[in-house]
Order: sequence, then C-alpha cells, then structure tokens
Amino acid sequence: MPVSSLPLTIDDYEELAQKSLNASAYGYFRSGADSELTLQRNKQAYDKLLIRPKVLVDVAKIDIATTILGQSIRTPIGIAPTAFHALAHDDGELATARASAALGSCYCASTYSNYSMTDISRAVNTPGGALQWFQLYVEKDRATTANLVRQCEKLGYKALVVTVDRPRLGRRLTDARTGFGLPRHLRQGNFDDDDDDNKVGKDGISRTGQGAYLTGQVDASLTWPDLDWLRSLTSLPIVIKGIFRAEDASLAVKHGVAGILVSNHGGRQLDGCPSTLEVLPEIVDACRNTNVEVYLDGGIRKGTDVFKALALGAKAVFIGRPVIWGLAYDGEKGVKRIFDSLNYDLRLAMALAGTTSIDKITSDYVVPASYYSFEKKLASKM
Ligand SMILES: Cc1cc2nc3c(=O)[nH]c(=O)nc-3n(C[C@H](O)[C@H](O)[C@H](O)COP(=O)(O)O)c2cc1C
Ligand SMILES: CC(C)CC(=O)C(=O)O
Repeated sequence: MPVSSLPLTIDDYEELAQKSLNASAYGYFRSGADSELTLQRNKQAYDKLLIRPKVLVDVAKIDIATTILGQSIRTPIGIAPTAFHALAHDDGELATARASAALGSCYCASTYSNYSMTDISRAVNTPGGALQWFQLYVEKDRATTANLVRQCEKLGYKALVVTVDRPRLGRRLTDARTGFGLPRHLRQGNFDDDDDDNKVGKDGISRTGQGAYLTGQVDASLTWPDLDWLRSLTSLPIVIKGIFRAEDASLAVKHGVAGILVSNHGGRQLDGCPSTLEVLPEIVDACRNTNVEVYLDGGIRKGTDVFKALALGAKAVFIGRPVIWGLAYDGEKGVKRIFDSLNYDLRLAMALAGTTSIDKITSDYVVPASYYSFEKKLASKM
C-alpha cells in the first residue's frame, strides 16, 4: 500500500472494513434503525459545538489518564459493548480484550459476545486485573440473568452495565434486506453448549441465525424495581445504559446506580431521538451533587469529539463501531491502531485548545456554533 493511502481516520478504517467484510456483516455493524436519522445526528451534533482555544498556555506535557468508578484508565475512551466481534475477526472479543488491557482502557463486553465472559476475562495476562465491565441484557428467564451476574462478579468484572433502551429490537432495514443472521459456525459464548449442534439455549430458544438476533429473550416488562432486584444479586457497581432524559436520570440515581451511560444504542433503537451529545447536559445537571458518574457513547470519531463530550460533563466516552473497524482491519493490532489514532487526536486537540489534563476540559472551552451566527450579529447593528 503506498504510504499516502494508509488509513488515518476512523472513516478510512471503516472504508477498509467495508471491503473486507461480507455485505451482511458490514451492514449489521454499520446500520441504524429506520431512516437512520439518529445515527447521523449522533455524528453531526459534534459540528454544532465549537471549541474556543486558549493560547500561551504551557502544553508541553499532556496527560489523558483519568479514573472511572475509582479505577485508573490511561485514556478517557472506553469500548462500548457491541455484539458478535467474531464476525469482524476470528479472535473476536479476545482480541478486543487484549487490546483494551494493553491500552489501559475499559472494555465493556456484550452479553451477546461470541466468546464467553470466562474466555474474555482469561484472554488478558492479568485476569481480574484489566478493567473489564460486563453489559447485561435482562432476559425473561431471570435465572439465566442471575447466573450471568454471579459469574461476572466471580471473574473479576468491575461493573455491570445494564442496557435499558432495548425492550424490543429497533427496526434495522439493512439487516432485513440482507437477511442478517449469525453464521452457524459462530457461538453465542455466554449461552451455547459447544457440542450442541443446534445451539439452542437452556431456555429452548435458538441463538444462531435469525434466532440469535430477532427472538425476544430480552425482558420487555423490565421496570425500575428490577434494578433493585439486580442490586440485591451483586455488590458490583451498576451503570445504566440508555438513559435519555433528566427525570430518568434522577430515578436512576434514586435506585442506587453508580454511573449513567448516555446512549441511544448508536442510533439502532428509536430513530428520531436526539443525539447523545445534545442530551448529555441535562443528564449531567440531573446528576450534579451526587456521586453518580455520567458517560456518553455515540458518534465519536475524532479527538475533538471526545474533547467536546468531556467539556459538556462526560467523565469518559465509549466507542462502538470504530472498534469493529479496527478489528476487521487487523484484530488486536487494529483495535490498538484505532486507539492510538484517537488518543493522538485527543492530545493534539487538548494542546491546541490550551489545556493539559482531562479534569481541566470544562464547558468554558465550548460554545454552540450559533453563538457566532453572522445573521444575529449583523442584524443587531441594523
Ligand atoms: C454492531 C453493534 C452491536 C451492538 N451491540 C450492543 C450490545 O450487545 N449491547 C449494548 O448494550 N449495546 C450494543 N450496541 C450499542 C453500543 O454499545 C453503543 O451504544 C454504540 O455503538 C455507540 O455508538 P457508535 O457505534 O457510534 O460509537 C451495539 C452497537 C453496534 C454498532
Ligand atoms: C444481538 C444484538 C441484538 C445486539 C445489539 O444490541 C445490537 O445489535 O444493537
């Protein structure tokens, strides 16, 4: 490959992933729900916020290390839970886990990983030492869910991330068109029996092919008291993923969560809801004067995106699709490259904006793009 065509941006990696993956896998990873308005909005929102740089600040040393839930991380960028990494690379979630541990990031593994939570935790040199969280879908069969929670605690996962924006699956038109399903050779690591050819879970529901994706194991009747039930099962901190309005954030605080991940599932669930960046300030406000940390995912593709989300009050951000593009590019090494690129970009944004550490990135650095509207300024002179 000529030097000039080496991938530099997340979009470059996506373009390469599109070439290497089959249409159905690429479509599954890329797409959003319905008209994909929210998918696009997640990315576009970052353009509606501008960074006001300070100059003549000593930026010779930039530190992007921070903490989440009291644990140190070497980057404020974590890995959001995404299903089926083995569709992108044979090593699947094992590669993701190894890259994350090497990078000092936080990896939140999906309930619907191809490798089991045991394999994922053992993939790193220091099982229980790397910062791994586990994302939980509460299933109708509560015994299955309780079992996952107990295993998760035993294996040294540091938090349980409960996804609440998926009572039913959003309408993914691309997947309907390609007939997306999990190929028969791939497992759902947290559910399958290796030697069960039909890969039917204990609950009798097929978890491969269309079944893996479209059947309704997730409990659509989940309500707030169920969070208390979950808390009674574990002493792990609970992060709630998919909160989208201040009243729900306040309820989450009341129900004892340790963190809120502001997410619209990467635009894959309710199409037509705002971007996560737009919603972030009201959730941060609702959590002010509490110990609850607020994180964001959705649409992060550049260091300046990370900067803007942190400026609006996110303690850390998580990325979903970029990790998949890295995996498809070169497994563990590819994920590291994605992070090297975003971390480099973030450090650069901080230096150019005139700030040197994560806690110093405050709302003072950003303004809505409309603040600089020529129309408003000129009209006021007339
Ligand atoms: C292919 C794919 C699979 C996903 N699987 C899950 C999942 O299993 N559990 C979950 O809570 N969220 C899942 N999500 C949502 C992500 O956790 C995250 O909210 C989203 O990807 C963030 O947006 P981004 O991809 O623009 O970074 C998935 C997203 C994608 C793209
Ligand atoms: C297995 C899938 C339903 C996982 C998911 O949450 C997604 O694809 O968005």
